Amino acid sequence: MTGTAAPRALRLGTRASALATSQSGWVADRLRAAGHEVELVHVRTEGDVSRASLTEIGGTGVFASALRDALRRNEIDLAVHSLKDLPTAPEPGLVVAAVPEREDPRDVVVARDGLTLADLPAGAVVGTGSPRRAAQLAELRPDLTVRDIRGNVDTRIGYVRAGQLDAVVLARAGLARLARLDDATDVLPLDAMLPAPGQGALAVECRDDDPALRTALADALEHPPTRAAVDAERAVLAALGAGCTAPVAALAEPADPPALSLTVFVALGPVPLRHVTTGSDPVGLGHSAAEHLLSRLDPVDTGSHTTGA
Ligand SMILES: NCc1[nH]cc(CCC(=O)O)c1CC(=O)O
Repeated sequence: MTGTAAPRALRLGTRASALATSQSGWVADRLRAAGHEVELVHVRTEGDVSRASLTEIGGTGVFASALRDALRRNEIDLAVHSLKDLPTAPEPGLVVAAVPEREDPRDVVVARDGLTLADLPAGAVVGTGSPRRAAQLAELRPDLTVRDIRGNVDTRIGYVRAGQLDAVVLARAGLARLARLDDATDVLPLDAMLPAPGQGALAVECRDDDPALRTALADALEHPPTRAAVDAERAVLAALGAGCTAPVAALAEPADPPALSLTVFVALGPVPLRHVTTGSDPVGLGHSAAEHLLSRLDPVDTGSHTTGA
């Protein structure tokens, strides 16, 4: 048993939803291709069990917490999260060992009769549980009615198929992972519908006291440009003190290397705000964008932001 490590199957904890299974299966395949043995372990989370609205359950972390508990209890070795559902606060004892290459981060519309967003008639009812999507829809099409909905991708598309809603807005990445891109009737451009911080990206988490596994996961899965982008986007959320259910959108894209261009949308005050900045330190970029927006949001609290333009 000395020299080469005995083959040990990595226990990959996953929620049972179709999206989670697909994401976990993709990561498992990548790890197997890199020579690892992987076993999928199903874990139930409150986010899957409850039908209450995300805002009611408390939002942040409902999908992640059961997987994190299983990691800490050493029932699993790694977990795959949708990065946009992962709270920004560091989790003691755990580490995001790898951020794989992100999918197309845009949102799509799934509408009846193949309609685009622009083609929906005035008064059409569009379902989304996301305050971020609702705020941007209100800007794009103030004549539409937005209805708060919950449920997995299948459930939400089902409301359209059943005629209960005219359309729903979903992440393109989710449809791609479910091989259901054909259901999208419109892909929303980034300047119309900015995605959630981390949208389209995954986080592969493990215990921080397992250096061999951390290295193995990074070697097989890490995509540094995606890590830099999501670090910047999540730094915005963290600095705003906001979570995954906040009306905050952020997307970092490559600019002149090694710089990133960070676009942020916030609907936290009476008027939605947008801000674009460029820089090469991802976290610093996110923090400065958040500071700038906070100074515009709360002109009374001028403490350290008196020069905001
Ligand atoms: N909030 C639910 C959620 N979390 C992750 C995805 C899939 C897309 C992604 O990973 O960003 C979705 C579905 C959606 O927003 O349509």
